[in-house]
Amino acid sequence: MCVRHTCSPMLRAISNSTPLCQGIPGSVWKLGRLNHIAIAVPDMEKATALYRDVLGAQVSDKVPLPEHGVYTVFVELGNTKLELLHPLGEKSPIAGFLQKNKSGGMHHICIEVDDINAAIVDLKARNIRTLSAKPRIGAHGKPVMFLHPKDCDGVLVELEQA
Ligand SMILES: C[C@@H](C(=O)O)C(=O)SCCNC(=O)CCNC(=O)[C@H](O)C(C)(C)COP(=O)(O)OP(=O)(O)OC[C@H]1O[C@@H](n2cnc3c(N)ncnc32)[C@H](O)[C@@H]1OP(=O)(O)O
Ligand SMILES: [Co+2]
Repeated sequence: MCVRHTCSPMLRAISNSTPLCQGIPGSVWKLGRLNHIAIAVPDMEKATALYRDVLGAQVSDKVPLPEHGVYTVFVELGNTKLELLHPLGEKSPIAGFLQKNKSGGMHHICIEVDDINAAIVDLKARNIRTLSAKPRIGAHGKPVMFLHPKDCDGVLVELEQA
């Protein structure tokens, strides 16, 4: 929820019916819901068993995404999802992260946007680095774009077309 919506009871009431952020004045795109939080894991079977068998969550099958260099398992949480990630192939973008974080760790957050192409143009103009030349099709069959963690307070941010 947009922070500005919580500053008065009236705005809070509006935000209950309008969950999307209002956006930046004059800007043509808006930030939406948290789609997922991704966790890089060294052992996918063990991590899946933790969420399914120990914590009782509903989990998806393991899906290989060779174009992203990862295997994914999605954990349903009701209000959002966890995306468990394990490297696939020699050039996986999460290999370096797992080398530094041997037990695994939080890898990225994914926030929906209502117009990913407009968001990219705007963010590039604000010197926020994007990590591919153009959006790629992500785990949900929709265009996604990653923003450099050094330009986002140390957090790797994935934007997904809503
Ligand atoms: C399927 C799709 C979906 O959900 O739809 C997905 O999620 S695919 C999910 C997997 N795909 C991606 O992550 C694609 C975007 N990611 C990338 O392009 C890469 O992973 C980078 C973010 C550029 C990092 O690459 P790499 O680890 O090779 O670079 P590096 O070791 O030189 O890292 C550069 C600096 O960024 C930091 N760094 C690296 N990964 C980070 C992360 N996940 N969160 C926060 N900081 C991170 C490093 O510690 C280092 O900081 P210091 O210099 O201070 O030590
Ligand atoms: Co993701």
